[in-house]
Amino acid sequence: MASSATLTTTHLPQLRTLLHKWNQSRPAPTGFQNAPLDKNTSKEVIVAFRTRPPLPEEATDKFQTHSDPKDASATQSVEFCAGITALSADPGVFVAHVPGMKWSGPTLAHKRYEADLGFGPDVENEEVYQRTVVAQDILTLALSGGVACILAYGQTGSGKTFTMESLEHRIARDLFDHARALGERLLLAQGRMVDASNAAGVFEISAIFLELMGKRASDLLEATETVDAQGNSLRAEVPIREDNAGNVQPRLMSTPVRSSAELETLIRKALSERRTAATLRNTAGSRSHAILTITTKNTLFPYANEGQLILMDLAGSERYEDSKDHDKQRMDEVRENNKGLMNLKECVCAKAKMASDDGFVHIPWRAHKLTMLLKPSKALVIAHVSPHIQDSVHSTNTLSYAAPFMTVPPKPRGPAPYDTEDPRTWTHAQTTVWLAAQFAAALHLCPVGFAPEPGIDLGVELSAVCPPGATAAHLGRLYTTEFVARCLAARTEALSEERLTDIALDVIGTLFHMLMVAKNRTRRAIMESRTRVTDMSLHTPQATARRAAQVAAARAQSQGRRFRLVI
Ligand SMILES: Nc1ncnc2c1ncn2[C@@H]1O[C@H](COP(=O)(O)OP(=O)(O)OP(=O)(O)O)[C@@H](O)[C@H]1O
Repeated sequence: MASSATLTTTHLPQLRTLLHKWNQSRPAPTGFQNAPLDKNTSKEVIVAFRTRPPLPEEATDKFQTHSDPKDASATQSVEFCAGITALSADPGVFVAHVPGMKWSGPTLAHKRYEADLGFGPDVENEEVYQRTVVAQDILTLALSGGVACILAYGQTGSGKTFTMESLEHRIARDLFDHARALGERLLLAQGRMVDASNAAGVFEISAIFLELMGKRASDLLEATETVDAQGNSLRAEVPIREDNAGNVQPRLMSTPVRSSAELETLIRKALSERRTAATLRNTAGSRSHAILTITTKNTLFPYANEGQLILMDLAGSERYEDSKDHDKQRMDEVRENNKGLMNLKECVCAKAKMASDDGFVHIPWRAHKLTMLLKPSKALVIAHVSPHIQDSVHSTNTLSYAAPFMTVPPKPRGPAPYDTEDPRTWTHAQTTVWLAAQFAAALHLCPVGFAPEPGIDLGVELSAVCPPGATAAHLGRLYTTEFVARCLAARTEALSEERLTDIALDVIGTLFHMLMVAKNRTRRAIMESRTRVTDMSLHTPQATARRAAQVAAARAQSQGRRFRLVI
């Protein structure tokens, strides 16, 4: 039976006419070239669409038709026909042109999808890097103890590796400059001498590069020449487990990298290993997920969390139906990959829902090894689609997979009533009073919980630590290092840097603890109210009738009579 791609190819002239009509009737594309760089760093999940230009001879090579069905060598070349129109860059709007068939002939539906960003076929890799990694300040986030993840998703051959490799090289180019600049600022804030060598040494950076094939992870930095009967490389399997503290780490030593050149060498080595492995498996495309994890540790604040930047080039998404011609092993792989991708979708959607609802939503990170590897604080999903009309059905799958990740802005709510135990309810003034009491108590200027005399020197300018408009909720979103650096920059003569660092650590630690307790309290209240609703629904007349019917059915069955249970 002819595939939908072949059917599309045979109706190209009619489809081209329908596409031409749509192109003439639609409004001109807006904002594609010069949309401003928006530093909207507050969103937790950013979604981008990208399509690539058609490659020379690609349409013929991929969708070749036979002019004479009996003669396989009698082929006809196929000219490119667009299946995707990139309408706008920011927000990203893509339209997929999906062919169909009616009794009257071929039809063309135009399905519109929206994301935060859109990258059309003419957009260069540098622009993708600037609008994603730079605009979202992802390097600073990873150097400040945060976790950021960039994921490339899409059909085989749609350009995922092209995008991810370019981002990896650019991150290798810029990460150490960023680390040096941030190191300098932190050293200055601590009143230390700054020179090129000590600023560069503030951050310890290391990397691992894993390949996840089905359920099996291996280290891409370990060279291999052979594969086993299943097509897996003969590298040692890297176990991925969760420790008692709930941290998921692959059991693998990270390779320390001290410069851009070293990180670049590591990336090139891993990428060439991945290509070799793909060739050994007899595939040009990637059937595995490639995961680069860069870890940063701040040596000035050894107690602070390590930062992570995770770059995932996901295996080509293949529809299970399209894999029916493959052998069993390949079909198992497709099934396993799809399971991982579905779980990833559930996790990212749950995360997006939690960010917009500010409520508690269970995120099923543990359900698959792919998702165990990332519990990011910020995720950037780049969905890739093929430019060809023959791939439109697949493109709509990709775009509709990624579009629900978009977070909606949090629902506007009235201010929550003031609660001394819940810092999320504090105004700017209440936060400042609490901060003053904390610093005063640490300096033994007044008993714990009491406000100090106005105008007293607390060793720090509180108006700079908590500027007008800022609240405890804002401070709670800072990383420990950021809060300490902010206090050090606002230091007065009354305190030394060391003493202020210790006090600042105590203060932010207390605030984090109070926030965590308050959130847990809310979460428990939500769970209890859900249980109450379920309990109450068990006692409705309908529920009682349903249970009576179930009992009657069970009795009837045990008496050997047939009985239909209507629920
Ligand atoms: N934006 C682009 N501009 C020019 N060429 C591109 C672009 N994106 C991808 N390509 C080219 O398209 C081809 C397929 O791209 P790539 O290998 O990145 O796809 P992929 O989605 O990673 O495929 P697979 O899942 O099979 O690995 C490559 O030859 C690549 O150089």
